Amino acid sequence: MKLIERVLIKDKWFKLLIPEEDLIEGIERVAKQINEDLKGKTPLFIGILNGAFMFASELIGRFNSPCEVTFIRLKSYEGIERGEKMKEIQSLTENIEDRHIVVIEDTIDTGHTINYLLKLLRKKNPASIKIATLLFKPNAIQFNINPVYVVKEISNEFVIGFGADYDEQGRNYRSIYQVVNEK
Ligand SMILES: O=P(O)(O)OC[C@H]1O[C@H](OP(=O)(O)OP(=O)(O)O)[C@H](O)[C@@H]1O
Ligand code: HPA
Repeated sequence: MKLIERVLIKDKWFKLLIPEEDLIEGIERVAKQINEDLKGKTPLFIGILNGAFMFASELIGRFNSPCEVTFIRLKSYEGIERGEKMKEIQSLTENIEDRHIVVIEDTIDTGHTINYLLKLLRKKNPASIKIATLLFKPNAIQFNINPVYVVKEISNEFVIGFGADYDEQGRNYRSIYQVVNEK
């Protein structure tokens, strides 16, 4: 199938950065690690909506033992800018005490979202928390947080695709596209 090379979302062009094939290869690698690490532990996967919906589906669908799945919905970005306030649009209702948790993110950028969730989860005494992210921007993160399961590290450019959006659009593309900064 021919790859889409460029995408126009509202006022911005985005160019192909990571083709779907490379993402799937990375997801298979991470899924293998998670299968080895969490076999027999009945983990609870917690996807962070909206961005993580596609990665969560691809990753959890490759887990080969019993597990549970839930979602929390957090939002702080408007367009390409992070707002000061974290909005918890949909909260967790599960009791996570003594559970093995895998948090699923589409992108760890400044780390504010994952930091907010980690603080919330730690108060509830889980047995363990591991982080799986499709994309990780190591030069943008502002917290001492190390995701153990990373599909791809990228530079600080704003991206869309595979769940990640610009102003709510672009989540549907199965490859990752980076913004083209045109003067
Ligand atoms: O590391 P950070 O700087 O916090 O950025 C990462 C977060 O930003 C995006 O969510 P957003 O707030 O845009 O909500 P969305 O998932 O609904 O797109 C993305 O899905 C991550 O959850
Ligand atoms: O690069 C990004 N793309 C989409 N959403 C985001 N939220 C933080 N960084 C990003």
